[in-house]
Amino acid sequence: MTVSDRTDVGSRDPAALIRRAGERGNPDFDQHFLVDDRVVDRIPTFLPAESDTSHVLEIGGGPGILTDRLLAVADRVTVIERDPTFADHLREEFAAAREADRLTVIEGDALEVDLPEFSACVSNLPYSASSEIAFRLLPLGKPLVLMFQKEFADRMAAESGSDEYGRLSVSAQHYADVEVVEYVPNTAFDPQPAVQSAIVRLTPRAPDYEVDDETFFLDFVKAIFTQRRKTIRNGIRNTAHISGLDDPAAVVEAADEELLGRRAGNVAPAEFAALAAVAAEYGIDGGDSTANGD
Ligand SMILES: C[S@@+](CC[C@H](N)C(=O)[O-])C[C@H]1O[C@@H](n2cnc3c(N)ncnc32)[C@H](O)[C@@H]1O
Repeated sequence: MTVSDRTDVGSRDPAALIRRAGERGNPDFDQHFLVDDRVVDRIPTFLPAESDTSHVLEIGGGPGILTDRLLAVADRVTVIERDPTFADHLREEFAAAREADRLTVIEGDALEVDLPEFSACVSNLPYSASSEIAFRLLPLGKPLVLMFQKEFADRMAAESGSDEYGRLSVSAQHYADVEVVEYVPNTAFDPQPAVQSAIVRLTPRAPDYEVDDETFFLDFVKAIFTQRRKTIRNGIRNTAHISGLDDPAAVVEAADEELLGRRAGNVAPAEFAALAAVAAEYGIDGGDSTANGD
């Protein structure tokens, strides 16, 4: 790919794109379009250094302002867009890129369509589906730059001990290093959302702890955070029906005493992994535990 193949992308005007799309954003369908050029120009630069941009996925293309900037930095872009009017518009607006096999538009729901093999994902997500979309992408282990509601972004990136730290922080940080790289005011969008937004960089990494059963680990964390004001000891006892533990008393017996005395908000992801390993070993009938008579 040479630079000259990309000269028709990278500088489109957001307002002109919205006009050409022929449909205004509908907040009921999560359609808040970026209209601040400076913000749009920065978004692709937040990909981690050395990211592979051979095939960038965008979820929710809308009028295509971010698509335009992504086509300027990526070899190929695939956009998933649920609204047929915007899907048609994207195909027309970027016809040259489609003809050059640099753009694919998939019309459909990002929670349902098969995802292509992609090397990185950059998106201004539809807010009502942003959590589900993020947790569909995170296990795939690719670099992600995603726009979320500010509060959601802060909770994702929160460190143990902070007020925002919770199940969302542990689950996201299990898959990636999570950084809020920029807060975006609602004036950057048309129509303006009621809330502020934030751009989050998620850099995949293998966790520095072992998790044998990821589903159980995530369920265990979810269960314990339903009792975040209780000690871990009481949380394990009170949430066995949620985490699926048959013998919570055996878990409390076997787990680290100091961790049992803490509250969920002060337990780091690696410490949750250690607790979940004990819970799986001692608390589940038919698990690995010799204590349970295996
Ligand atoms: C916040 S707008 C972002 C539009 C554009 N990328 C921008 O930044 O201006 C979200 C877009 O996602 C689309 N969308 C909403 N729910 C979707 C879903 N479940 N799957 C795919 N696209 C969706 C909307 O139609 C809308 O175009």
